[in-house]
Amino acid sequence: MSVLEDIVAGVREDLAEREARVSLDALKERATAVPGALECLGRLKQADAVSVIAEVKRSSPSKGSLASIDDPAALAVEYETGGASAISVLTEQRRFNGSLADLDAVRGRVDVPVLRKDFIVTPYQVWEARAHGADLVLIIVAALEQTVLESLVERVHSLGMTALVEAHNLEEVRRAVDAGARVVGVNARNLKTLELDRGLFRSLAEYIPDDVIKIAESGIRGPHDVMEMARAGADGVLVGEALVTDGAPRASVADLVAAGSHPSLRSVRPA
Ligand SMILES: O=P(O)(O)OC[C@@H](O)[C@@H](O)c1c[nH]c2ccccc12
Repeated sequence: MSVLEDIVAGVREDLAEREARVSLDALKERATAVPGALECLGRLKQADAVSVIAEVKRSSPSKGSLASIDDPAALAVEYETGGASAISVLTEQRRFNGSLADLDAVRGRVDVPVLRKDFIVTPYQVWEARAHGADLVLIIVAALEQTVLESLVERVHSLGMTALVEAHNLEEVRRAVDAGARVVGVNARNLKTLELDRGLFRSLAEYIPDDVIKIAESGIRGPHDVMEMARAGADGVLVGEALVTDGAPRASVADLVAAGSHPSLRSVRPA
């Protein structure tokens, strides 16, 4: 079994437990606040800057515990103050030590769009994201068959949210685009083996259509990497570990934002 299959099996078990506890109708009743999909896209693609999606990440399968985050909302506020365009919150429990409670806490304290980061395999989870105030939902191509992928992306969009559709190779990029993705993330980490390939975004970016927003995910260590992704065509970057482990999240986000709007990048980013 690949790491991804193992994670998804656990997610399905936890999901069955939540489905038994909270009905779909109850979720639908909770889904009140209307997310702003258009505003969300505008924040992720800016003319003169790389958008930074900063992640609340406690643990990872590759590194184990990364940081003890007592107050995820306070961390998210630091990110927002530092200039993050959106906040990503891991809600997967077993490997990433996340929760919907973390999502609620963050949603309650920031104004920028919030991404639910999990292994989404059923529409119920999309409704959960909506009920818990997410604007963006991660959808991982490698975890889904094409028909399911298409229906989940469609569901995210029809509920007024935006799908960040994650790919790790050319075939998955094509599947993401075919499924109607408006935002594609290239994950440098292979979720089946946990190997990291820092050059992956550069090799796949040209296959993502111009009108699709491009996000470079995973393994971004600092300003230098942000500039490199920008030169390779990234509209945004998604950063977790580097921000939760360095002790100065606000300043670190600000440094990434500054790097992404560096004047030397003007020529590579057509308006
Ligand atoms: O901590 P990093 O290397 O900065 O990576 C963040 C993010 O890209 C990573 O958490 C991630 C990307 N895709 C995922 C899918 C599931 C869980 C986690 C992820």
